[in-house]
Amino acid sequence: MYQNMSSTPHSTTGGPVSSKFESDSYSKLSSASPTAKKEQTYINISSDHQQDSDHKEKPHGHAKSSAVQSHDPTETTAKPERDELSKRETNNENSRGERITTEREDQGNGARGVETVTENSKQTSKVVAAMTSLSVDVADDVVRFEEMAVETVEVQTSDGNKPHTQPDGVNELFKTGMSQGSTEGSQGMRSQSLDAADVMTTAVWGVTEGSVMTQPHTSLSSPLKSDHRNSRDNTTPPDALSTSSGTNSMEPQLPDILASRPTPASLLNRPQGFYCYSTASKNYSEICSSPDDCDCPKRSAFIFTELVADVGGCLCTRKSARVEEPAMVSDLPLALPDLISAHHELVSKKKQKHRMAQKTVLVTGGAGYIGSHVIIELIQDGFDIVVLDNLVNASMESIRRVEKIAGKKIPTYSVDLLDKNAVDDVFKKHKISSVIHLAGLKAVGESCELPLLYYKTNVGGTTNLLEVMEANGVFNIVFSSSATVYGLPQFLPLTEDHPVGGCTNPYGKTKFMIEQILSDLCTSNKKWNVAVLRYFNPVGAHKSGTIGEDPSGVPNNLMPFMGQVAVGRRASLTVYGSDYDTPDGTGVRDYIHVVDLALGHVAAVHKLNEQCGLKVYNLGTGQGVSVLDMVKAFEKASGKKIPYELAERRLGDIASCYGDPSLAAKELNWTATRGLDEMCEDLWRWQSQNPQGYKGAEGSSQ
Ligand SMILES: O=c1ccn([C@@H]2O[C@H](COP(=O)(O)OP(=O)(O)O[C@H]3O[C@H](CO)[C@@H](O)[C@H](O)[C@H]3O)[C@@H](O)[C@H]2O)c(=O)[nH]1
Repeated sequence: MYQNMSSTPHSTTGGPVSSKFESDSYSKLSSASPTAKKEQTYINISSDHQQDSDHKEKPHGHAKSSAVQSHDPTETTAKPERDELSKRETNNENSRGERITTEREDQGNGARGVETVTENSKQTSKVVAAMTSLSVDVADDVVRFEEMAVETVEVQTSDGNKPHTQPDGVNELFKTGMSQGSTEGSQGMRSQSLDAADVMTTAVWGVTEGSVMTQPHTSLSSPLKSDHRNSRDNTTPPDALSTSSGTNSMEPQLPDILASRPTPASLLNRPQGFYCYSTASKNYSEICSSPDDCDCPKRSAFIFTELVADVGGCLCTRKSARVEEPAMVSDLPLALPDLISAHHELVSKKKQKHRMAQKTVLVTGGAGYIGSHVIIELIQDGFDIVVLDNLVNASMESIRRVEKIAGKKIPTYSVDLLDKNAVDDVFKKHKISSVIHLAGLKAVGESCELPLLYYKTNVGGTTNLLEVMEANGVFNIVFSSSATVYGLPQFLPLTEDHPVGGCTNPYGKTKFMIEQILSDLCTSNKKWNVAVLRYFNPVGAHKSGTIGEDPSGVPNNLMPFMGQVAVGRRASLTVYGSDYDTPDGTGVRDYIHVVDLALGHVAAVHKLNEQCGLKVYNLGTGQGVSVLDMVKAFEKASGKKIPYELAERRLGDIASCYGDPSLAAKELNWTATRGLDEMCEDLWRWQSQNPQGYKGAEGSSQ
């Protein structure tokens, strides 16, 4: 998981959901009588945008129901009355870019009816579903769909432009969903969402025969919301479900809801949980509501649920262009177990395919300091990794240790980016979805002495990589840039829109040039998604103390140098400059824990998958810290005295450099959380356990 993963769910209309259940709505819901004015929400889901023209013809309104929270920024106006129906609609797109039109229908006579929405398209079919009401309560880190009742009622297809009713026996699909309580859980659920309608759904409550149920404006909240997280183990007495005693009288109870539909009474004697009703078996089966990692037998039923959710009601998409495999909709209704087994393999295959397609990240420079930490976090987030590294400034030992931490083998290729064919071979061997490009030379002083080497290696290597990516249809890249592109700060903290390019050394210029190349690439071809990450000063090491920074030769940077002083490899630290315009006269920088930095890469990869185009983010803490502050913090963490001498300023150094990381916080949901003490403690663990870096390790390639 990366930091601060948002648990914000999405509504059926694709917009953000309201975070508080409105008490007004609640009382309206609970007081709804069978003859009260009822409201339904119709959702049309199409698989392409061809229906745009159809939708445009319809008037869009601005009235919003208090009971139905559409969560759509587009409010609605009343549509002209048609009989006693008043219809309103909203337009939106779900996460797949599918057009969703939501229509609400007030039925003054209280009668239920399913209206066939007559709009149609030539190529696609639609699932027309009726939704009674949806409300979401985000409290105590629990996200709940208080009610999401979807009745799938009608299918329209393109063949002959005739609306088709769905197969007999499946006139109703009644779903209710809740997302798991924890942030992590909700993310898990989101990946199993009702993505046709962009809603998290964890349960199918019933697939029943006969007439469409008449239960708008009621909530399933009471029996379900008490503790969804423990639902599988929950042995709440049946009476908690079957009576309203002891619960908020404002809240409609499950029995009230079920009483109005052909629901087996047996459900009322079951523990809290999620159940799916099969018309064939005439029974409810409990289904697993856990996210991906669950292996329980009920899990397969859960997969069935996902499948239903996945296609917005596959049960009614027999003729849909979106259904590729006819097996998905064969001969319904089936007994639930049959349905499960029929779909199980298909779903697994689809998932596997999806994983393969989305989840393999190539990390160039993966054996280096930052790369090794990035790989661990990517693996922990579920990605598969391929490493490409020329091992000039890195060690295979770091990969071996990463494999140990991650508990899996990492395909690693000792390949130079200047060897284009070899790079291409790697792309041919693996189905790469995204690239994190960290490889390059990075010594400022060396770059002044050997500028051509830097331009060839960094710029030439990158253009090779980009060409190979393009040739292999890979258009997602995270690029490791640097705050050095800002040059001399014109203001602090540095924001991403600070002028760039005033670099004083070839190393910095290569970073700037590559940013320009990537920007031009995004302009030339919209398929490219690029996240440029401008690092501030990465320090620290992995908690295990087994991987960390291991510079070759004399360290250029402050913290590895200090680490080597602490273990006795160097006599004392030279502090470059004590007359800067800073609180203590020494240089001020924005030090960021390398694990936080690594997590920023994970967040960036996720961003690419949103088809983000070109994005640029500062990765820092936003805090300026002086050299002497760092000395003190490291002495505290290591318990070692760090002898130092004050010296002249280092050529090319600036007084202060720290960034504003708020854009990454906002758009990536990423924030650095590890403080100075942790940076120093982790660095010390690594340095003290590995005084000679990887070189001291048995079996090291160095
Ligand atoms: O032995 C040393 C090394 C450094 N410093 C001082 O420590 C601070 C940090 O220096 P250093 O760790 O070398 O980092 P930076 O010079 O800030 O450069 C880093 O941060 C830049 C982005 O801001 C990147 O572009 C560079 O690649 C990266 O090395 C500066 O004030 C230095 O003058 C010392 O006093 N003694």
